[in-house]
Amino acid sequence: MKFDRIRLRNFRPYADADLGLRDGVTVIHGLNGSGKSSLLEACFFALYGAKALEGTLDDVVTNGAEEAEIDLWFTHAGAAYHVHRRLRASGERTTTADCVLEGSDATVEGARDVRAFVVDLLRMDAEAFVNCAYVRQGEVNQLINASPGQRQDVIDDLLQLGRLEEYRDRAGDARLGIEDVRSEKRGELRKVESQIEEKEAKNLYAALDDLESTLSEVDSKIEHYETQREKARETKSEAEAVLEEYEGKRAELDSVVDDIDDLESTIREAESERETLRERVTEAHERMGELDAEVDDRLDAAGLDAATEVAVDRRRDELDGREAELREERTEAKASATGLRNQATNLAAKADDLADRAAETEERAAELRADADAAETTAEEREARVADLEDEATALAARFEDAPVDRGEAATRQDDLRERRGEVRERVAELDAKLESAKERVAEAEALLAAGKCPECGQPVADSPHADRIDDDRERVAELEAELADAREQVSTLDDRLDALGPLVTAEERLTDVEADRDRLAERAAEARETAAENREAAAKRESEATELREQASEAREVAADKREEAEEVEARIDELSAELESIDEARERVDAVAERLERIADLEDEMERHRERAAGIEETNDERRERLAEKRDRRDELREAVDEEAIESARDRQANAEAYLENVADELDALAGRRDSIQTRIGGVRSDVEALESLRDERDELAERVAALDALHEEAERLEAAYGDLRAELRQRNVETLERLLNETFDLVYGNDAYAHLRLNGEYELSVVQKDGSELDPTQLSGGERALFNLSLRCAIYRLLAEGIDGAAPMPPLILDEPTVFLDSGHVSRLVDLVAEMRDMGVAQIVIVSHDEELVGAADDLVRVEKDPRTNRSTVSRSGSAVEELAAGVTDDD
Ligand SMILES: Nc1ncnc2c1ncn2[C@@H]1O[C@H](COP(=O)(O)OP(=O)(O)OP(=O)(O)O)[C@@H](O)[C@H]1O
Repeated sequence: MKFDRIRLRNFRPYADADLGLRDGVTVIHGLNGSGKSSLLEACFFALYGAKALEGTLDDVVTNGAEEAEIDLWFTHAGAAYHVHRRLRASGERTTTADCVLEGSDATVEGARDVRAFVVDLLRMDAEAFVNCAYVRQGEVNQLINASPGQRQDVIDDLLQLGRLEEYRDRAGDARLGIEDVRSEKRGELRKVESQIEEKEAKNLYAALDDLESTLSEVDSKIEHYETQREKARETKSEAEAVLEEYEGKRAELDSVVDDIDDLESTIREAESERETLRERVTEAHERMGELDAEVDDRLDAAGLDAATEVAVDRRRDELDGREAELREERTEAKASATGLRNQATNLAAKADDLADRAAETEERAAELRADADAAETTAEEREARVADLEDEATALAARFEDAPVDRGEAATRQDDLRERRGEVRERVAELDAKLESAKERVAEAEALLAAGKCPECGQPVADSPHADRIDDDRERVAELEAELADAREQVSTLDDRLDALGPLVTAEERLTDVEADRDRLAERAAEARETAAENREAAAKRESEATELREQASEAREVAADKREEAEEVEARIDELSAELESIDEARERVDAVAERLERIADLEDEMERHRERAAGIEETNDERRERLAEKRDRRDELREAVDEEAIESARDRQANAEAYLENVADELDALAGRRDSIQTRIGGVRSDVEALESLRDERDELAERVAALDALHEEAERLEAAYGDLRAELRQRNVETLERLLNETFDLVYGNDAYAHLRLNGEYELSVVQKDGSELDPTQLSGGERALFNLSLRCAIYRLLAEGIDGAAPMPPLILDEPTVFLDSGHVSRLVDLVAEMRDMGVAQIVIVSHDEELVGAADDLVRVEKDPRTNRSTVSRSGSAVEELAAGVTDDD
């Protein structure tokens, strides 16, 4: 197996890395912390997943990244494989998001399946891989410090010796299983054997013989009784046949005797019936005679002229005709009576109505006359009032005869005078005012004059041109006073004339009113007179109407009385008709009585005829019966002679004997059958016991065989178990020997010196170093460098043992060494270089070494450089071409 290519994304310090790995020795170098170990870890992780990690999945994803991807291409046994893993750091935990392994003919998915596939393919789990192929940094002491037991486990495991132990365990398990089954079967066998013993002790075959001979005895007895029973049955049936024959004859005889009795009594009964019939005929004849006489007596009363049906029918038709006539007449009369009664009633009602109307009309006439009287009274009153008004008018008119004015002028005159007085009164007032002012002027002038001043302008009088005006004024006052007195005189004259005119105006007005009243009342008096006359005329007219109505009423009453009388006459006729109808009913009854008797006579004749016929029939039948009777009597005599009482008796005896025998033999046979059944049951029981015994014997044989087989199998399992144990011990011994040899060879190669004689690995996997003087050292007592070399030797020895020990498809993984030179001085480093060369010669295809050592770098076929960018803290991987170039560039680490 070898790695072909590793590609990383966000794995530990790597952001992106892709490295092809070649055959031969590859040295990976770089500064501390640049990511060398991480690269190897990646290869390892790609194969085995989380199992291959020291820490957890969280650690491998680059800090801060969400996803990491690892791809590894490798070849094994000539086939190419590619593993792809993708991790996802989401939330708190990192998980495997994808895990796929693709081979040439298989694709495996899922971390668990991929790991299982790889373990199966490489025949190594992660631990074995570590122990064999991957010498991890700082793990150099692991195998040295391990206890011999642990060491043994590791080595056994690598060499697959563990399988043998497993097989031995399985063989042991099988042995234990066999032991369980065997002890169970042994128990069963013992049980079956004791059952067989029990059954054998019962002596089953002898018992069966006894029972079978008893059974055959019982069978022959049964046979004997059955033969006897058959004979008895025959005897019985023969006797029964004889008895049956006699029984038959006797039964016939009995029935013939019965028949004879029956016939005799039937004949007697028939004869007595015939006698009865004859008597009946006689009786009927007598009855007919009586009825004929009765009919003769009734003929005249019923109005019949002959005692025949025809006469009866004719009389009935006659009566029916008469009845119809009477009924028709009576119906008509009833209708007429009803009509008359109705007319009388209607007329009486009409008379009442007329009388009422006459009374009403009279009443109306009286009212009209009273109205006329009242109207006349009113007229008289009004005429009296007219006369009074006439008198007043005459008196008023008389007052104008000596008056200053004529009637009709008084009012006009009064208005003229009032107008004139008004004018004069105004003149008086005017004059009064003028006079007053004239008097004042005079008085002022006189006062001024008295003060020596001009009354006109106030200037001293001496100089006044106006002194003569005062005289004029005094004149004016006198004139005005005269005019005023005159006017006052006129006013008082006018007052007097007006006073005289007043009553005349009043009388004039009153006269006009009175005359109007008088004319109106006179008119209305005339009207009242007219009304009275009209009322009187109307009253007279009503009275004559009333008289007429009364006459009509009394006429109607008379006619009504006539109609009633007529109705009574008709009703009397109806009574007569009803009486006559009743007499027709009676006549009919009489006819019916005759008809009924005639019918009865006819019935009696029929009856007599029937009786006669029946009697004749009976006579004929009886003659036939008598013939049959004679025949039966002959047969009876014959049968009486044929019955033999003695033979019957003997047959009865035989029958009884046979029956008794049959009864007894049935009981005996029942008992025997019971016995046989019980014997057969017992035989069945014994036989099934015998069968059980046989099958137990078979079972015992089988079980014995099975136990023997289990014994053999057990022995084999024990042998196998031991063989596996021996084989392992043997193999281990051989391995230990070989391993010791290989270890010494390798150790000599890397650390040959004079101090140590050789290394020892004993059967218990105890390791020690034998010194030249023969004393032994524990490897832990070696120096650090020695221990590293010892460990390397041991690893390489194991690796070689594996390569030699397993043919063909040996896993031969790449030998991976992480910092193997840590504890070594330069001399030993060159020894290591030799070891590596040796391993390569041995056929290890791929050796990967992480180292800073120049010497190792120089020995490399391929040089890989790992660098970390201090700014980004991201690692990169690069191939440095040949080791020689690398050396030339002088790029080496110095730890
Ligand atoms: N998950 C991670 N994310 C980022 N960087 C990581 C992570 N895990 C480890 N590292 C870094 O990777 C480096 C460890 O790498 P590694 O052990 O492979 O170095 P080395 O080259 O083998 O060192 P030395 O020569 O000392 O053995 C450290 O610098 C560490 O900080």
